[in-house]
Formats: sequence, structure tokens, C-alpha cells
Amino acid sequence: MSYAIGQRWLSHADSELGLGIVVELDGRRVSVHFPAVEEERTYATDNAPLTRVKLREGDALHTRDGRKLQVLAVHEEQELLIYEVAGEGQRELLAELDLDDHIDLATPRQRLLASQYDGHAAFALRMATAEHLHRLQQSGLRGLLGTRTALLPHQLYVANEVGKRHAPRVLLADEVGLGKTIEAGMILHRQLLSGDSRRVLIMVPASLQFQWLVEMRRRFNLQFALFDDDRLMESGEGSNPFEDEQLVLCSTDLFLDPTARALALDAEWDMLIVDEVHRLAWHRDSVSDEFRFLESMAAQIPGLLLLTATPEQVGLEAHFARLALLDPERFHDFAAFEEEESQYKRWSSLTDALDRGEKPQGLPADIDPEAAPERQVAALLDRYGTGRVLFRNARASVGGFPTREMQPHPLPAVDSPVYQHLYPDLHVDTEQWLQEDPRVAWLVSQLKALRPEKVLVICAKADTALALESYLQLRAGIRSAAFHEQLSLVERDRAAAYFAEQEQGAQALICSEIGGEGRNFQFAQHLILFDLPEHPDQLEQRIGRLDRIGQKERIFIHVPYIEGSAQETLMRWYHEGIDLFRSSCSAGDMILGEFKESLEEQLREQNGAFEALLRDTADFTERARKELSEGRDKLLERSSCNAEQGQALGTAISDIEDPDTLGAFLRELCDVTGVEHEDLGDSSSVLRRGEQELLEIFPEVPEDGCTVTVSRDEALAREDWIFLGWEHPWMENAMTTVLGSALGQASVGAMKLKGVPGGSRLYELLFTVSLSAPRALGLQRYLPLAPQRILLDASGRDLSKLLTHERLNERVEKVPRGTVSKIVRQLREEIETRIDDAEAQFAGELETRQKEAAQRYGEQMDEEIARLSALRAVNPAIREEEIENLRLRKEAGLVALGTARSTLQGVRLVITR
Ligand SMILES: Nc1ncnc2c1ncn2[C@@H]1O[C@H](COP(=O)(O)OP(=O)(O)OP(=O)(O)O)[C@@H](O)[C@H]1O
Repeated sequence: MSYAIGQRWLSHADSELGLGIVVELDGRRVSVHFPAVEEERTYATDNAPLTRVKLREGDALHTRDGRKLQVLAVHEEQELLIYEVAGEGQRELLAELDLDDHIDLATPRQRLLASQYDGHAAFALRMATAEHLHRLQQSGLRGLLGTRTALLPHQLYVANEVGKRHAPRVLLADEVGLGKTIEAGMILHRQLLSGDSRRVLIMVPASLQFQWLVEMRRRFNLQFALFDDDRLMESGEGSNPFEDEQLVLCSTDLFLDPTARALALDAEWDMLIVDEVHRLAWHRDSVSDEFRFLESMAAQIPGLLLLTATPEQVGLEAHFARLALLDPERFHDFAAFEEEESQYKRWSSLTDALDRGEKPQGLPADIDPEAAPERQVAALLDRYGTGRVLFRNARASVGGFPTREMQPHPLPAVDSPVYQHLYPDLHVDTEQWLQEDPRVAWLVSQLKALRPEKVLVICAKADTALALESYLQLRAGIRSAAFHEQLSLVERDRAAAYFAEQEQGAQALICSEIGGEGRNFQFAQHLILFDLPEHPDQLEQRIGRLDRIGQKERIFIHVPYIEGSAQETLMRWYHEGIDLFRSSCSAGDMILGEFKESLEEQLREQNGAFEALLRDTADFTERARKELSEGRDKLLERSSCNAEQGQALGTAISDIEDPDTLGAFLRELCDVTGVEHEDLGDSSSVLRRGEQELLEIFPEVPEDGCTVTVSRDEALAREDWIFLGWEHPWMENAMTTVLGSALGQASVGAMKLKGVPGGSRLYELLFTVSLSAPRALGLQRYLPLAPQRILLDASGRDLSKLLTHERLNERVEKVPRGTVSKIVRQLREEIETRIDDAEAQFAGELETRQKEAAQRYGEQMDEEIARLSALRAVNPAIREEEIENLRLRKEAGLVALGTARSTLQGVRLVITR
């Protein structure tokens, strides 16, 4: 190519010089001025390391006066280029002299033509990154990968079912300790990654704030900001502190303050999560301020997750009131709801009959009698069960829990009527009570006998816990800690941590009832119920502290009681009437409702009718259990978990996570970009920032390095290591940084290829498809965004199938830099033509993909809209808003599909030797 004064050239030997201008021509020498560095260089014309900069139609250009414009056409006059560009509102002509002196070669084509190329490892990394990103996106498992959790089918099923919904509104009511926090975390993670939710508020009882904060961080890499009164005060006049953070966690108590309530209502949220929601008091005649606040929040926030293990702890009507928060249209008539509950058995027998392959009578008219039985069952559950709103897994169906052993400890009666009460300590002076109550001395000797086993002691009241703890500590020399509502949050967490400490920690933690909800103490095997709570569900909550996921050993439940007292009466009623110490029961509230009066009478003073009460309770319990297990619980079990699907999700996650592939990719990533890594094993390594990093892919790696693992199993065993799964924010950042950079965009190499004469050329190109649509539309499932590799020879023949990328990688070798620029200069035209060919080839392919996607997407959306509309006719659990939303999604999706664009990600020129 010949030179002319005023032309713009780039030095491929030293791209730091920026874009030069030919200023002098003198026979065989050319002088170029580089304004960016204010230097002038002179080269021999026959081997100057210079590349002519010639932009193309569609390229972006930057002007000297800082404007970014798009090239519409390129003209040449007297060897100088004139760019026709889209200026402000009109076309404009721009001489190449006006190009910015700091050039940024943005496309692989430009970089290859300017001989700005990288080694093969960088090209291969770029290809691998594009392919992995695509694989992850289209897996349908987004949000479920990379969380530090064991793959438990019941949780995966719920997380997948709810997580994929738009603005999900559900009650997560798994039995105690089955992992509702984890389910909520997975749903949230999924919603955040899909872009469905951005701003989230979590409200939990004060005693659980820290636990939630830690669980969200260590299991999901979600950093919540903890809000308390002080944090609310910090914000300046007129600004809303809740708007400063995207993810906010706070105690429900914070909203006792009307200002806090007003601020939270004023902020915009996508999702609200409320733990232990049964604690927000609701009664037909008196609704608490907290509940009213929740009602207002629920009415304006699209996504709502309510969590409780004991939905009926404060009665069926309160349970109904919470369902009404989720879906006021569906749950508006309590009497009708009670009536519906009585129908559950009917639907349950129908689903059973369908399962057995029968053709049962009495199928509702809207269920297609000719449809496959699985579809009929799904439709029944969907339309007539509590399917869409309520999820409740039972430990009996989840399985794998250890057995519970109840050990009653009768203690001699005391000669004072006070000790006939359930809670004698409320009626006597503390000092006197500590001396007189035989349970106190028993507790001391029991703890000594159990040493060094960890023991959780639960009693109803904070004052009891306080008195017992100081007695144990000061007078009996037992290492213990107290946990009750009179302690500050920090003190409570400190007490729980002291108890958890294996070597030097407390042997016993003495909790009031608040210790009985939400906390994790599954490292202990012994539970002492110093007294008993008045509601069966509270007893369930207490036992659930130990009997929860992660408990591997048999659990011992010790119940001391004074013989002949109300304590014995209540213990026997729970034990012989409901068998509650050994197995959980979802009918607790119903049973209590039935026998409350008779029980209270017996608790005041046991009489001859007690044995009959026990028998009646046992009979009622058996019937209730049977009825529920055949009706409501059975339907719930079916809609809360499809074990097969849960299992399949687990397998699919393991397959896609594949630590071997991830480990190899991580090593490649570090090697190419210059991050130091020291491998500790197949799946773990220490990462350190390298001295000469090409790209900042892991900006958050600390100065002195950190240990990471790519294996979920290892991550569960080593909580101090970072689980660098595919969805870890570091990994996502690393991958998008690679693709967003110029690294590996252009590469040149040589190889020997049998039967192919030396000097032949191969062009390997990689295209990706991008879709500028909200992630929440989920269009990736319809439009294959798979990257496409195209391999052409010098004449444009497609060799993609004949010679794989891997084979090229194995054989390709370096070519000296000087030689490359000469070759590139000679092949300039061929390079341009082959890239054009490949672009045209892929544009055709993309058009076909788009057409097919639009058809599939349209059909599926129509089907879904029709299905939901039909469902809505029989099951008002489906909101009109959901259907309207689907219609809008369909339209938006079809428009967005048309905007898909292809991008040339990389090009490699291989010359045969
Ligand atoms: N998939 C999982 N992988 C690892 N640990 C888990 C998993 N699911 C639950 N856990 C652990 O099991 C315990 C119980 O889980 P979680 O606190 O979520 O239960 P919950 O149903 O909310 O309990 P509660 O009914 O007491 O409120 C916690 O220690 C939690 O970290």
C-alpha cells in the first residue's frame, strides 16, 4: 500500500503511540507524526511496522473534538479517506485527519488488520468464555448454580417452581428446620440474577437478623445492608434511607416506629420477604400495627415471600389472613375457605385414582377427560389444590431425619400449691424458687451427667432463663449462656456463638421461647424442655432447633416435671394424646382447638376425666392425621414437591457445574490474564493478584490472596474457602470482562496440515448473538444464543466441520511478529473478504434462528395465556394481573427477538507451513 501525506496509520509494533499522520514522504522513507504522544518517527517504506487505518461502514469512530459517530459510508479522494457519518440530525463528511489521535480498535477485524493480535491461548480463552456463558444462560438453572447449599430435591423443586415465576407471591411453610431460609435465598438469588427483582426488603424477628445476614452472604453471596434505628437516622433531611440500598435486612420491630413504616412504604421494592410471619399478630377483632403495615406493603410490592413453619400456630383464621395478603382476590371469604378445605380429600382421591391409571368419575368439567393422566393430575393440583400459593414440605416425605427419643424425668412433689402450676417461677420469689423447685437441682445433675455433650435448655419466659443461667454459672460451675429477649442482639449472637464453640464453648444454652424459633442448633443432640409451651406448634418449634437439616445423630428430648402437677398433665397430653415429642404433627392447632377447654380444666386440677381426655385426644389425633394425610397434606405434598423433578434438577445442576471443567477453565483464565494461582488439589487453589495482569478479572482478590474451590462438596465442608462457582459474582465478572475486552479478539498462527500445501490460509471466526431485552423475559430459552464458529479457507470454502477448534488449538504455533505484519499487509483484501463472507453466512443463520424463535415463543405464550385464563375461571388463585402480564410479555418478547444482533467476537488467521 502506498503512502500519502495526511493519511492515518497505526504502529502495530507500538500501539501506545496512538494514531499517526503521514507528514513527510521522501523516496524510501516515510515520517509519521503521533499527536497523542507528540512524537515523530521515520520508517523505511518497504518494512515500516505500520497499518493503514481504514474504518468501514457501521464502525464507530471518535473525533478529535470528542464526539462518537457512526460511519455510514467511506469515500476516497486522492488517496485520502472521507467518512460520511451520522452527525447530529444530519449526515456529515469528515476527513480522516479529524479522527481522534487515541484510537481504540474495537473490532476483531480492525485489530487483525492493524496486526494487533494476541496469542492462541487468549483466542481459545475468548472462545471458551463465550461458550460457557452461553451454556450457563440456556441451562434454565440460572440462580440455582453456585450457591453454597447441598442439593436437596424438595428445596430445589420449590426454588425452581417459585423462582421462575414473575413476581412470585407464596407462603413457604415447610415444617420446622427443612430449610425455608435456604429456599427463600434460592428464589431470591434466581430472581436477582434473572433481573426480575432488584430491590429487596427482608423483615425478620430481631433475634434472627444476624443469622439471615450470614446465611445470605455465605450461601448466596448476597450482601444485605442491616438497617436499625441508627441507620435510619443517618440519612439527611428529605432523603429516604431505604432508597440508598438495593438489598435491605431489618428487624420487624423497626416498624413499630411509624416513621420507619412511612419510609419503607414510600420506597420502591420488587420483593418483600417476611420470616416467622405468624408472629405478626392478627385476630379478627384486633389486628396489630405490624400486620397492618405488612398488609400495606403487600398491596404495593409485586413479589412477596412469607415464611412460617407453623402456619396455624395462632389459628386457621390468622393463616387465612396471611394467605389473603398473598392473594386477596382468591382468599376473601373465610367460610368458603373452610368449605374448600373439606373438599381436599375429594381431589386427593381423584389424583390417586388417576395415578393408578383409572378413569375416575367426578372429574371437574374443565379437566380434559382425554388428556394424559399426568396432565390431569397437574391440572387438578393447579386448579383445585393450594398449589400456587402455599408450599409445605413435611419431614416425613423429605426423609433422612434421625429419630427423636423422649425421656420423661418425674420429680418428687413439693409441699406447696405453687408447684402445681405450669410455671411456678412466675409465682414465687426467684431465690426461693431456685432453692425449692426440684427441676433446678435436677437440671444441674443432668447437665453434669451429660458433660461434655452440648445441651439446649428451653423455657417459656426470659426471667426463668436469666435466673437459671446465673444459677448454673455461679453456683453450679456449669459453663452456660443465656439467650432471651432482654439481651441486646449482639449479646444474643455472642451467646449463641459461645454455645456453638466446640472446645472452649458453653455446655448449655438457656433460651426463652424466642430461642425456640428460627435458630440453628443442630450441632447439639440433647434438648431439655425445662417447662412446656401452651401450644403444640410452639413445642414443634422448640424441638425443631435440633431436629433440622444437618442433624446427623439421634435426638434426646428430656422433660423434667413435678409429679402430680399441671406440668405432668401437659406432658402426658402432648405425649400420650398427640405423640408430639417423637413425631411432628400438622394438626396441632386443630387438636388444641378441639380440646382446649377440657385441657385447661385438667391443668387447673386433674380429675378422673383426664384418662378419657387422653384417649379422646389420641383418637382425634389419629383421625385428624389420617384425614389430613389423605386430604390437605397429601395435596400439599404433591404440589410442594415432585421428588423426581427435584432429583432431576439436582443431577442437572451437578452436570452443568462439573468441577473438572470449571477448574480447567479457571486455570486457563488465570494463566492467560496473569492472575497467580497455586493449585491445592483438583478443585481448589490459592489465587493472588499477578504483577503483570493483562486484565483485572478478579479485582476483589485480597492483597495476600485467598483460597477458592470450584467444588460444591468442598465448599460445604470448608466454609472458610470461597466457592467460586459459575455464578459467583467474581466468576461472572471475570467472564464478562474477558468478552468485553480486546483480549483474544484477533490471533495469527501457523501450523502443518497434512495434504495442504504451505502458505494456505484458514480463517477461524467466532460469532455471538446478543439480545437487548430484559432478562426477565427469558427469551434465551427460545432464541438459541449459541456462539457459532466458522472456519473458511482462502477461497471461502466452509471447513468448520472438517477441522475442529480443539484440533487447531493443539497444533497451531506462533509466528514472529515482523512476519505477521507483512503477511497481513499482503492479505488485507482476502482477510476483509473472508470476514465479510463469514458475517453474511452468520447473518443468514441468525435470521432463521429469529424466525423460528418468534414462532415458538408466540405459540408458547399463547398456550400459557390460554391455560391461565382457563385456570382462572375455576381457580381465582390466579390473578388477572398475571394474565395481563403474560400478554405484555408476549408483545415485548416478540419485539425484542427482532432486535437480536450478531457480534464477531474473534478471528484467527492460520497459515499452513
Ligand atoms: N441445602 C442446604 N445445604 C446446606 N445446609 C442447609 C440446606 N438447607 C438447610 N440447611 C441448613 O439447615 C438448617 C435449617 O435451615 P433453615 O434455617 O433454612 O430452616 P427453616 O425451615 O427456615 O427453619 P425454621 O423452621 O426453624 O425457621 C440451617 O442450619 C441451614 O443452614
